[in-house]
Amino acid sequence: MPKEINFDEFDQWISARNSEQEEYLQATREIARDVIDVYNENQDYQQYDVLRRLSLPERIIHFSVTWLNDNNDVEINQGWRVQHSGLIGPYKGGLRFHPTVNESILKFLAFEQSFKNALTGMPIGGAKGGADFDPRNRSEAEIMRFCQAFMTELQHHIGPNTDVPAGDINVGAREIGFLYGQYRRIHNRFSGTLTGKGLSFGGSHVRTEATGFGLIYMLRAVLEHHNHKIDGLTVGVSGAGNVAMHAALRAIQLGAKVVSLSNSRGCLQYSKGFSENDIRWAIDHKPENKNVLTALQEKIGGDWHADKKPWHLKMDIALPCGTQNELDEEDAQALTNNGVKYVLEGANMPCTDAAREHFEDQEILFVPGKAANAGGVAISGLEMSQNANFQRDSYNEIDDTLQDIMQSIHAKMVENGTRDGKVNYARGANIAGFRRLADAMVAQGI
Ligand SMILES: NC(=O)C1=CN([C@@H]2O[C@H](COP(=O)(O)OP(=O)(O)OC[C@H]3O[C@@H](n4cnc5c(N)ncnc54)[C@H](OP(=O)(O)O)[C@@H]3O)[C@@H](O)[C@H]2O)C=CC1
Ligand SMILES: O=C(O)CCC(=O)C(=O)O
Repeated sequence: MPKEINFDEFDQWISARNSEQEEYLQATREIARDVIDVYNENQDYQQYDVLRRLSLPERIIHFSVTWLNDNNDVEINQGWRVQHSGLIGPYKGGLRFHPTVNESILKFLAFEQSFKNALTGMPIGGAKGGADFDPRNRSEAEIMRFCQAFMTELQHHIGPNTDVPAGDINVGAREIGFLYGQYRRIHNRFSGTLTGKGLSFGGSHVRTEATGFGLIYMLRAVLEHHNHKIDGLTVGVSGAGNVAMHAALRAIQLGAKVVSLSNSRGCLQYSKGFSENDIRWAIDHKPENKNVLTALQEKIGGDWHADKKPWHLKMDIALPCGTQNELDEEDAQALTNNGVKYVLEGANMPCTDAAREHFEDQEILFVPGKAANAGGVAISGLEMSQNANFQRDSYNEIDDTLQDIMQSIHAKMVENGTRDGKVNYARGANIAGFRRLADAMVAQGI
C-alpha cells in the first residue's frame, strides 16, 4: 500500500541498517531531506518504495587482494566494489586506493555517483570501488603488482555492459593502464571495461582534464545566471591532484586569479595568482616530487602553510577539490568573514553538513559535487560510446560536448531548485537526479 514517510522515520530506518557508517548516513540523509516531499507527492514512488530502495546499494562485492612486495613478502589488502544502482545503465564510477578506504566511504561515493550519473542524462548507473592500499612510498613495480592482483579479483564482476570502473584518488592514467592490461590479459578481448585509458589504447580526449574543466564550465554557467563573469575574480582551490590542477588551469585560462592549492600536508598561498605555466609545471613534475607544492614554492615563491587549509584566505570563489569533509563549519565561517560568494564542490562531498548549512543560512551560492564534478564521468560515458563504435572524436568536439553537458546540468538544477526567484542548487540536483532514478525504478517494476 502507498505510504507517506517523514524524515525522522526515514532517518531511523537508514540509521538502523548502517550504524557507524557516518559518511554513508551523511550522504543518504542529505538527499532524503531534499526529496522527501517529491516522494510523498507521488503515489507510484510510494507504491514502489523508491526512497528506501534507492538508499541501499544493489550489491557490495568485498574481496582480499594478496600480492608480493619488492622484498618478496606477502601483503594483503581489502578491496571492494559497491554497485549502487544499475537502473539507468551499466554500473559506472571510479576506483580509489587510499589507506582510509572503507565500506562506508565507498557506499557514500557509489550512492552519490548514481545521482551524479543520472544528472548527466547519459545511460550510466552508479558504482564505486577501491582498496585500503597506500601507494605512497611504493615502487612502480609494487603498484603494478597490486593493480594486477586487484583486477584478478575485480574482473569477475565487471564488463563493458555490466560495470565500467575508472580512476579516483591515487588511481590515474598509470594505474588504469596496469588494471586494463590485466583485464585484457585475462579476457583476451579489447573492450571498454575501464575508462580513463591512455589515448593509444582506447582512451578519450579530454578525460584527464574533464572533471576540473567541467567544474569551471559549471562555475561559468552559475556566474552567468547571476549576471557575473569569471574574469578578474579570485579563486581558492584545495587539493593538488587531477581535479584541483585542471580546475586551476581552466580558471586561469578564463581570466580568474587562482591563489591557492593544497594537499594533505598543507596549503600553498600565492597571492599574485598562479600562471598557466606554474600549473602545467606542477602537473608535469608531480610524479617525481614527494610534495609538488613545496617544490613549486621553491621555484616561484609564495607561502607554504604546513598543516593549514586555504579557507582562511580572501577569495570570491572557493573550490574544494581534495577529499570528503575537508571543509568544516569553522572554515565556512572564515570564508564568509572574507566575503566568499560562491562555493562549488570539485571533490565528492568535501563540505561537512554544518558547512553546507552555514552557506545556506548566509545565502552563499553552493553547488554540490554531484553536479559540479560530473564532467569527469560524463566524458567517461563518451569514452564508452567511442569504444563501442570503434571511433575517436576530436579534442574540440569533446570539449564542446563537455560544455554543453555542464550547461544542461545547470539548467536541470535551476528548473528543480528555484523557489521565489532564488536557486538552491543542492536541492535542484538532488530532485532532478532522484526523479530520473525513481521513474526508472517504477517503470522496471519489482
Ligand atoms: N578524478 C576524477 O575524475 C574525479 C574525482 N572526483 C573527486 O575529486 C576528489 C579528488 O580526486 P582526484 O583529484 O582525482 O585525486 P588525486 O589522487 O589526483 O588527488 C587528490 C588530491 O587531494 C589531496 N588531499 C587529500 N586529502 C586532502 C585533504 N584533507 N585536504 C586537502 N587536500 C587533500 C591529495 O593530497 P596528498 O597527495 O597529500 O594525499 C591530492 O593532492 C575526490 O573527492 C574524488 O572523489 C570527482 C569526480 C571525478
Ligand atoms: O569516470 C568515472 O567513471 C568515474 C568518475 C568518478 O569516480 C566520480 O565522478 O566521482
